[in-house]
Amino acid sequence: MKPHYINHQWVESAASCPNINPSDINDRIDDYGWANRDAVDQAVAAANNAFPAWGKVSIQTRADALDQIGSELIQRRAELADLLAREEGKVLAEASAEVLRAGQIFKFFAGEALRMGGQLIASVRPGCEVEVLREPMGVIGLISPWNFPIAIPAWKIAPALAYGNCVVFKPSELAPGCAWALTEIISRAGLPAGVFNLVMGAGADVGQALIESDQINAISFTGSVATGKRIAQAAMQRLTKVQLEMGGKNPLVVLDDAHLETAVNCAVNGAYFSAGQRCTASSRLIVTKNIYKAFVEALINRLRELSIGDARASGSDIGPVVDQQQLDKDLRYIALGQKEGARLVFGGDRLKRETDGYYLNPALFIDADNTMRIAREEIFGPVACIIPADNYEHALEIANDSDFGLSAGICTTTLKTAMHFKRNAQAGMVMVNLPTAGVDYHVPFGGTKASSYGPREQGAQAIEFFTRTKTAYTAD
Ligand SMILES: NC(=O)C1=CN([C@@H]2O[C@H](COP(=O)(O)OP(=O)(O)OC[C@H]3O[C@@H](n4cnc5c(N)ncnc54)[C@H](OP(=O)(O)O)[C@@H]3O)[C@@H](O)[C@H]2O)C=CC1
Ligand SMILES: O=C(O)CCC(=O)C(=O)O
Repeated sequence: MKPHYINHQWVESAASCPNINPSDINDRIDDYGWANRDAVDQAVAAANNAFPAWGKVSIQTRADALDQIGSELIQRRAELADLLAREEGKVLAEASAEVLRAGQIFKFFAGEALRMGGQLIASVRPGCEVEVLREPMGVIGLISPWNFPIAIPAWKIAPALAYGNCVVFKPSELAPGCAWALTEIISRAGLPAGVFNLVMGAGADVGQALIESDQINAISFTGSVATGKRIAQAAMQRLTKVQLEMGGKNPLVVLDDAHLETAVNCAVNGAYFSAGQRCTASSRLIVTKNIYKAFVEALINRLRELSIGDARASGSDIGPVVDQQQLDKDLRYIALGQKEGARLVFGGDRLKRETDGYYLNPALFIDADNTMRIAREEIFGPVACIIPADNYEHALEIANDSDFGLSAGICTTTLKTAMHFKRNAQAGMVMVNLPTAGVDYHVPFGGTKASSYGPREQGAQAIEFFTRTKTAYTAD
């Protein structure tokens, strides 16, 4: 059994949970510790004890540790990508890109640790000066989902440590393998005992204990809106700082003047790669009249060419969905879309492969309406719908008519329209002639409306969540 990591010790728990390969449910990767609330309390206490010293340690020490972690991730990219593909179902090329991204994130925040600064501001009072200083928050609870099992932990852990915080990390129960491997690397990076702790187990138990702890100063969460709201409520009770990254129902607008091949590439990548299990996935394809027929035909032709299979097999473009629950949810929405009157023109059926896995043929609906539930609710699977639009203005109106606002894309060859879309799309991230999913690691990530809450993640702006300011006044 793979143990928890608390106060620089590997700690076994009485219970454990199997980690199953979604490409082959007879392949049990390993058993991972399944903690109770006591383990969470121990981890939080260890982090609190470690904080006074870690918060004041030399920035060079923090930068060196993060750089070392980043280097090892990159050096072990192939091995870790194989584990990622095996436990989560992402195909090897995507898994490898994700591990690289995790390594690059640690290296980026190694640099940011050295650049941490404040401001010196003239006072309105003569003979007085004002400094705005940055201080770490203290102990941070990090709760991550399964769909980016190494990159999301990386973009929460790296800035937390860079800015002098201690961490208690709870990964998703569906993908503890990458979290454990990352922890093993962190455990050898020279951090003092208690600075970083891993506690695995159920969200309802371990996650709930973290959000109910009075000793946690901030919580960073990525996952569903329902859990995000629950975390926000618990955080408000204790006045704990909170950062939530939640769902999306991201539009890709395809205009009459779009380059057809670019538009089809953006749609296939954005809607179906990673089996659609990305919060940035383009689940709504909003297409104007004159390109509609050609786009539908070209997209169906591309879908026919895709190979759906074992995530670790060479040649697979798309792997399985993550588990039975997600598969059932996808199938329910596919049935619902048909009932609602959208036309299913491709896929949507379970696929049989040599191994017993959660394989689903990518589903494409056409002639959908933005009021349908398949166009409004996050499905989180390889399911997309095409919504017809009269013209650009109509397409923009449909794109913005959503409870979510994470990422929005447009395919057009007109600069003026692209500029207008960038300014008027109600989303935290806007893509022109690019898929809505797949972002850079060194710039802010996050959205508007129900997609995000609190300060942005990633990039230099991550400092806003992981530090607080102190204003110091000094007279001559
Ligand atoms: N926006 C995004 O990036 C993501 C969105 N989702 C959406 O969420 C749906 C379900 O995925 P799922 O992973 O179950 O998402 P959840 O929101 O349930 O889980 C995300 C994380 O929160 C934990 N958690 C669950 N309940 C609690 C709680 N009461 N207190 C504290 N932490 C908790 C989970 O633990 P555990 O895994 O042990 O339950 C996991 O670590 C998907 O179908 C998709 O729609 C999912 C992943 C990412
Ligand atoms: O699209 C990406 O690169 C990131 C997506 C993501 O963070 C998510 O799905 O949780």
